[in-house]
Amino acid sequence: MVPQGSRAELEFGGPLGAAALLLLLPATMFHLLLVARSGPARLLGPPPYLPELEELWSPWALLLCLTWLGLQATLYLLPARKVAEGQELKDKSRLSYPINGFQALVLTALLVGLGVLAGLPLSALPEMLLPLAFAATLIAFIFSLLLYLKALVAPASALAPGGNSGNPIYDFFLGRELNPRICSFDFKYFCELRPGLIGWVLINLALLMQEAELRGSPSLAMWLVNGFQLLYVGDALWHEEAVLTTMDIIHDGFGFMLAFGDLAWVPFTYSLQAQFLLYHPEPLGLPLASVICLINAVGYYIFRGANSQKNTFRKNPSDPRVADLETISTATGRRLLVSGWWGMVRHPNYLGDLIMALAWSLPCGVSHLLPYFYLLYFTALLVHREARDEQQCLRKYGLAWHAYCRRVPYRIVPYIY
Ligand SMILES: NC(=O)C1=CN([C@@H]2O[C@H](COP(=O)(O)OP(=O)(O)OC[C@H]3O[C@@H](n4cnc5c(N)ncnc54)[C@H](OP(=O)(O)O)[C@@H]3O)[C@@H](O)[C@H]2O)C=CC1
Ligand SMILES: CC(C)CCC[C@@H](C)[C@H]1CC=C2C3=C(CC[C@@]21C)[C@@]1(C)CC[C@H](O)C[C@@H]1CC3
Repeated sequence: MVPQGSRAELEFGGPLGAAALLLLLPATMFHLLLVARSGPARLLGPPPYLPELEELWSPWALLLCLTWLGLQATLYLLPARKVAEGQELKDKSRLSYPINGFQALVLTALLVGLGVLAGLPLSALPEMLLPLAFAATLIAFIFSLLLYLKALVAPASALAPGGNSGNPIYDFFLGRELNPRICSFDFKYFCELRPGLIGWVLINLALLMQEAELRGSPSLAMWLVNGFQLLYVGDALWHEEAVLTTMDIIHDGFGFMLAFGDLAWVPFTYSLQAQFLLYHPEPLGLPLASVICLINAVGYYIFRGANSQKNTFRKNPSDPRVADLETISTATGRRLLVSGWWGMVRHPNYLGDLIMALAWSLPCGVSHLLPYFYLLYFTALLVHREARDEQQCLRKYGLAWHAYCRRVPYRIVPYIY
């Protein structure tokens, strides 16, 4: 049980850090959106101009965002090919989750395809990115406030280990309730994978279509960015069940950080490379494009190999694909892999993810730092995430975790970090 106001270790710099991030994250997102469309596209330095409220606020953009959320919520509620059980909760119960994310992606693609055939002006979307991002931020703020209020009446057993410090700003940012739900509709699980991730590839597609209208056809660089990121999103939704074991679902509450991250940050900043390419076309020859494809393929191979190996092992350690791997025992009864991908570094999946992040930026050339923002941000996010996960594993596995760290000394990059 997490008593309200308990002194769990504060993360993200405590209340001051949380307050700063509350302002800094939306400000960074708007900075990126403004800079991407400006001529110099300078990541560092002031934005080209400060937008007036009329440029940010549009009731149509708000309506579009709400319609999008409504559509994704409807697809979430459709019959699923499988219903998975989550990890055991503090009260020993397990929650059920529909596994139909990939189905939602395919149905969305069909609906958008039909819409475009019927004259839906998808290529007008890039012009609306600022008001859409503003509406998504507004929705994230209001939604987080409602989640905070909902947690006030939630039983103590439903609260997350962090996010219940008693400081309202910190708790609003981190999130108080672990799995806020209405009936079987799980808000955190829904937001983590659907509206933001699918919205991200839809924005990419709209940017590709607008480029085709402007220049006659989409550039090779735009095709690569769209293809790589669609593969990433498709993969996440295909392996949707794996998200049930991430720290976001098991450990973190649902507050502003995840609500804003899922609903605004992912679609509007993860599409930065495609935004950049629309306003700053980058010629790309076939030889260089092939090298970039190879880099993405290597990253994906490591990312998928590592994630699948761990997921298979956690589901069934005697599965023939993982039964021969070396492991060490822990006092909890769970074992840790010390050979295969997880014997190379302690987070091989992060390494693969970072290599892919590099491949997503390279099509934009090397004349600007802006398209490399994702790589820089993501490195910081994963280094911080790795440290948080390490703390949790140390708490869970104690001496066995120390033994694993001695056996596999590098965290993410072999011989470097
Ligand atoms: N694009 C993006 O913005 C983001 C992408 N990601 C990606 O999402 C994926 C999931 O990442 P994330 O949730 O951070 O964590 P991981 O998938 O890396 O899971 C960490 C957990 O794995 C288990 N584990 C660690 N070491 C071993 C081992 N040697 N043997 C067996 N189990 C082990 C532990 O849990 P236990 O022992 O309890 O099973 C640990 O807590 C990653 O590929 C990451 O790159 C993540 C964040 C953001
Ligand atoms: C706004 C802040 C800077 C932090 C926001 C963090 C979120 C954007 C990320 C936290 C964990 C995430 C995961 C994914 C997307 C980004 C967020 C939501 C994936 C769904 C991406 C695809 C992978 O295959 C699985 C990831 C799980 C964690």
